[in-house]
Amino acid sequence: MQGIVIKSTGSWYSVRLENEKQVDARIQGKFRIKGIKTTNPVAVGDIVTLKETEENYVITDIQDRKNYVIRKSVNLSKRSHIIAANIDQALLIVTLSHPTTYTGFIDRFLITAEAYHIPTIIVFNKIDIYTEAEKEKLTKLMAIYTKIGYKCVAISALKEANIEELKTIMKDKTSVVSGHSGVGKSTLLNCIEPKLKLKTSEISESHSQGKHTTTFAEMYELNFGGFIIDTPGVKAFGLIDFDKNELSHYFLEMRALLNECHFNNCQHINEPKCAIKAAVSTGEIEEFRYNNYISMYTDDEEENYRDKGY
Ligand SMILES: Nc1nc2c(ncn2[C@@H]2O[C@H](COP(=O)(O)OP(=O)(O)OP(=O)(O)O)[C@@H](O)[C@H]2O)c(=O)[nH]1
Ligand SMILES: [Zn+2]
Repeated sequence: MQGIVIKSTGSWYSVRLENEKQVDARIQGKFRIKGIKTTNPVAVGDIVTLKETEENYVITDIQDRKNYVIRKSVNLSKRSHIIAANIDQALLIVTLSHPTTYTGFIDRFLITAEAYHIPTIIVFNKIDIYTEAEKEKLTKLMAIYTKIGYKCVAISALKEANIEELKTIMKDKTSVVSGHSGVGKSTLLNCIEPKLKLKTSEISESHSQGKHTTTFAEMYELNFGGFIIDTPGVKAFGLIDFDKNELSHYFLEMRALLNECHFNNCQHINEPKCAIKAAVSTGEIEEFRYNNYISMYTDDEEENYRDKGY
């Protein structure tokens, strides 16, 4: 029989069977993924084969993953933790106030998701409290990211504004929800699926670093179809085998121009006849996107992408 892993505690897994029944299972044998050392062989979102034994259910096989996101362990073991697998899309929740999400963070997230082949939808939350200036900024940012190719939605989770639009995007898909602490992820998920009753917290409450490190992702079924994966404490994904020279491929508006650079290994920094720099000077590519590119290019410590708190 087959099922989908909706929760893992490390030794036990909750699996939703095809008949929608939920069972606890353990694993038998060893599962390895080529190329990476992981601390967890089975992750939320994995499609698994199970067999029923006298006492319990046992996972005997894992289907090849369509994609997965990892978090690199900070200790010396260099092992990675698979946060979730088989994701259709990421919802990046951002706010232009209380707290401010900077484009440095947004772009790092988008580039990471591109590298994992996960489409991202940018969800601007808390529009109910934006000032006129912030509303202008919202319009500008939405236009820029839409032009690049990202779907953008402006909502208020608290006032339940534009939630239907978001539900349409989420319907029948498996979405992973990410964003800074305090942007309203729990509020949004509760508003979309009230039976979840996730704990929300005042943004003034400080979140000590490492507090969430042992929290595992969890998958919830949506009443209107689809799943969401909540990743408590994970602000962004870690990257594996990230080749700096390929960074500009993940900036979608740069990717389109790469063939026009004079040197085919152009890094778009100080090479002559660079199509990217030319596009920045004409305004075709936004300067802040280019600056974020340079900042990611020069910042080769992967940990910095993740925990700097952009
Ligand atoms: N004004 C306004 N406040 C909101 C909105 N959405 C969430 N909030 C508030 O923002 C604060 C943080 O919300 P949470 O839902 O706990 O944020 P979170 O992203 O889950 O935070 P972590 O659990 O720390 O990752 C709470 O006080 C919410 O009431 C919104 O649309 N408008
Ligand atoms: Zn170039």
